[in-house]
Amino acid sequence: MDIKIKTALISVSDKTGVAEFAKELSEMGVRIISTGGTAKKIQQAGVDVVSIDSVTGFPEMMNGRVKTLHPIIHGGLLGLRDNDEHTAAMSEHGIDPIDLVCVNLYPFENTVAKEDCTLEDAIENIDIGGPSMVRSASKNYKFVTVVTNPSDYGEIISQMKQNSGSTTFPLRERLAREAFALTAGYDAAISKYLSGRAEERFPKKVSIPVEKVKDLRYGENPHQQAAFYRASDSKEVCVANAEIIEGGEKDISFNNLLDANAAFELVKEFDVPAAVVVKHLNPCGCSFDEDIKEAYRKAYLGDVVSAFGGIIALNRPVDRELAEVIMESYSRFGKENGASGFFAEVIIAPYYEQDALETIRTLKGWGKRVRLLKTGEVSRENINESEYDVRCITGGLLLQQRDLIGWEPELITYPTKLKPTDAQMEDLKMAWICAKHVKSNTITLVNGRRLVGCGAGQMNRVESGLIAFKNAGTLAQGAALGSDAFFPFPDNVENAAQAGVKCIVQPGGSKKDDEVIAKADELGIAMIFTSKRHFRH
Ligand SMILES: NC(=O)c1ncn([C@@H]2O[C@H](COP(=O)(O)O)[C@@H](O)[C@H]2O)c1NC=O
Repeated sequence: MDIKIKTALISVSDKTGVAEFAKELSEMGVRIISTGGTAKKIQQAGVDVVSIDSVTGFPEMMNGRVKTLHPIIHGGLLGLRDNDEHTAAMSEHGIDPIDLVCVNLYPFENTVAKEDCTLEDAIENIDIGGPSMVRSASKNYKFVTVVTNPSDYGEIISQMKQNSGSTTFPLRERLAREAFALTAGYDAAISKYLSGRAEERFPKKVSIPVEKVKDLRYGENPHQQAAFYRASDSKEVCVANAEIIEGGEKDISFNNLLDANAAFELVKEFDVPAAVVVKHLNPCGCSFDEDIKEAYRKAYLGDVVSAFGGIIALNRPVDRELAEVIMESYSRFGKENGASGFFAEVIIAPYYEQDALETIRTLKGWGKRVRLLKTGEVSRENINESEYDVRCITGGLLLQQRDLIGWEPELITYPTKLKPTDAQMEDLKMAWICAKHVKSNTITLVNGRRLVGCGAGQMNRVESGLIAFKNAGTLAQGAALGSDAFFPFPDNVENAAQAGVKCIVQPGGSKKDDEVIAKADELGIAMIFTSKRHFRH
């Protein structure tokens, strides 16, 4: 059913485009009621406005806490136009129908995101009258149009123009659906803020406010539908907040985003220039160096076979020279090292110089297919420590704190007779950081600031070790080994020594630590304990 808009109530915090919207409505003969600041803005554009207090007969009061909360307003929104009892009540109490409500809410999320936000600021920015009107109008969308987003103004005006000043049922239904999602998200943000203040990490009911970024072509597999959402309050430099500056011929996929996240979270751990190549959530290459091009080259050479179709993450900007090295790795020196050509799914970096973009785009074959994500400068600021790490089980969710612990020198102990050299410590640190980002059971091997072997996701640690040694080949000689959890038996130490490993980092804490340490001493291996483990299930 089409409903002609005769009266509109406009009350917005974000006043973008509101004067123009009101003007268009007014030119179509719509009577406009409005609250303090909004009325002023609309009047300044030369549009006639009826003030809210002249409609309710009450002044706006208590610093705006009470202005639209009145039966004259809510009756006008909620009254069913096709119900005799409702229309009789409306005429008995002098309630005029309100056909359109345009509201956006006090900026609660932006307010609490500010560092100097006090509890008082937060509380004052909890909008009550706005969501009440939005909910009243949305409940009655059979008759009432609710507008909560300035991006909808244009569509509403053009529909009214084409439709003798009326809106259609499907449009009103869509707007009401979005309006209820808005108020639900708004309350979720308030609840999250208050739980955070009370340091109540796991409240009885949890709503996580997220916003849709885009629909995805499909999920993990083509028969699964999927979409990408971002946490509304996240300011972190991360994949979810990255700009997709090049979508590739096929849009970025569900698996691309997962892999890009895995790659970027690892590269973020390094302050020095670093590069990571990820396949199926695990790094197949990782390296750091004073020069980002060298870091990239060594990361790529970590496993040229797996790098095909991989995700490349860099913690420094991509200039033309780096773009050329990336291109070359997958053509010339890739082939020299056994790769069969190149295709990278995604490159993710702080930003790209213009000529780097041209270099990438002009490359025949994959240049057009790669998706480029721009994150902005990598920094540890804005890391959201209270954000949940969410995992799904059928019918439920598991929430935990994020694993934000990295290399903690003050907790490290040195139980073996041999102690690592400074150069070995550098590789041990990298082996440990890489192990944190690999699916358990994990064994990583690092040699000369480069990940040379990685055993991921095996059901026993010995098998992970054997895979890592095989990956590394002769580069296992002199390598540093990282294990995400303790060695239950000395067998991994024996295998490591046989492969030529010279130093090991692991959490320690096994019942058989004594035997493991004795084996390392016997085989001339320097081993350190971190005291923390990094399972990644
Ligand atoms: N208290 C009320 O009755 C009330 N009615 C509308 N508001 C909000 O006041 C804001 C607009 O205020 P103004 O027009 O004065 O700039 C909007 O965000 C709207 O959601 C209210 N404010 C908060 O609850």
